[in-house]
Amino acid sequence: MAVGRWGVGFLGTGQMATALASAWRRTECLDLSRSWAWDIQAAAREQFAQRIGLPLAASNREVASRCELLLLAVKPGDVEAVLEEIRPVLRPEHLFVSIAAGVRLQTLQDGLGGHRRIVRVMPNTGCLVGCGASGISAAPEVTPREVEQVEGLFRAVGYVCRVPETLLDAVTGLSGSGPAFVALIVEALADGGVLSGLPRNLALELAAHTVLGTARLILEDGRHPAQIKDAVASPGGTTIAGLHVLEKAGVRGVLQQAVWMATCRAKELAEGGQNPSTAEGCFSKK
Ligand SMILES: NC(=O)C1=CN([C@@H]2O[C@H](COP(=O)(O)OP(=O)(O)OC[C@H]3O[C@@H](n4cnc5c(N)ncnc54)[C@H](O)[C@@H]3O)[C@@H](O)[C@H]2O)C=CC1
Ligand SMILES: O=C(O)[C@@H]1CCC=N1
Repeated sequence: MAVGRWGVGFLGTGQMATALASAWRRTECLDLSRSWAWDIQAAAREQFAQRIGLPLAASNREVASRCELLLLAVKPGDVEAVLEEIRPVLRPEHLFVSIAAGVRLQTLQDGLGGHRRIVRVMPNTGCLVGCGASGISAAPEVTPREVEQVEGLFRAVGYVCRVPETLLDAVTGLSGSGPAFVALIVEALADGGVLSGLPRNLALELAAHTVLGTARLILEDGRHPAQIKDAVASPGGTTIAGLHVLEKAGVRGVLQQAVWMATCRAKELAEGGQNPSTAEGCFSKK
């Protein structure tokens, strides 16, 4: 589907807004002449304006009065203040897109004085290079065509799936937080290469290309991860020796716990908990 060019109002211009705006600019989704931005931090908004090449408003309220599609990209704890600020200038035609982790449609609707044209999206940082993964969930008041348009905007920068809102915390725990988990794994694999005698830069390139190639085998060649594992591990060979160490250390369980813990944290944010509970407390909720 053609995405068209959008005038987007950026409420917050931190890392994620910058990743999305850069990618939309590159894919020509962003109408620079109709897009505006604001961030409470001068350095963040000036850097954004310079990098993306769009004008700065004087407040969130000005962004909202100038743009029809609003992208809320502040941390969950700052959402309430932004909603309060823009509420007086909100018009029925505004389409509000929030990427804030754990902030429910209901909370957004309440904060916007009953405005219901809201879409929640949980993207990830891969959007910056056109290889993001986003989960999307819209309020029933958003028309199917508008949901498709928002979906198109995120599809322009990667993979998109529609999910019921109840699953967005799990999307947050898996693909929203996932780039950090995968980055940690890549870094550790590269360390393993260095431990085994490879120069640092080469080890990092080999590790990153290995993750990329494995992802492409799964996504493009349709292979199940178990097939890839079994095909690589020859009897009595090198791979099974390494796999044995990973299985003994419980790496599968640890990764499952990491996703579960991140999902729990998204649920806590939804309940207004700004301080993380203990890991034990989180697991006992399951
Ligand atoms: N970083 C990531 O990989 C992802 C982040 N998210 C969500 O995106 C949102 C933004 O995250 P990041 O970009 O990482 O955070 P960030 O800290 O880089 O950016 C947030 C920006 O909001 C600004 N801000 C705070 N209060 C404001 C206000 N009242 N008005 C205008 N701007 C204000 C801050 O100055 C900051 O520049 C969060 O809600 C997060 O849950 C979602 C998916 C992935
Ligand atoms: O760590 C966070 O809170 C955000 C949400 C998803 C990725 N980063």
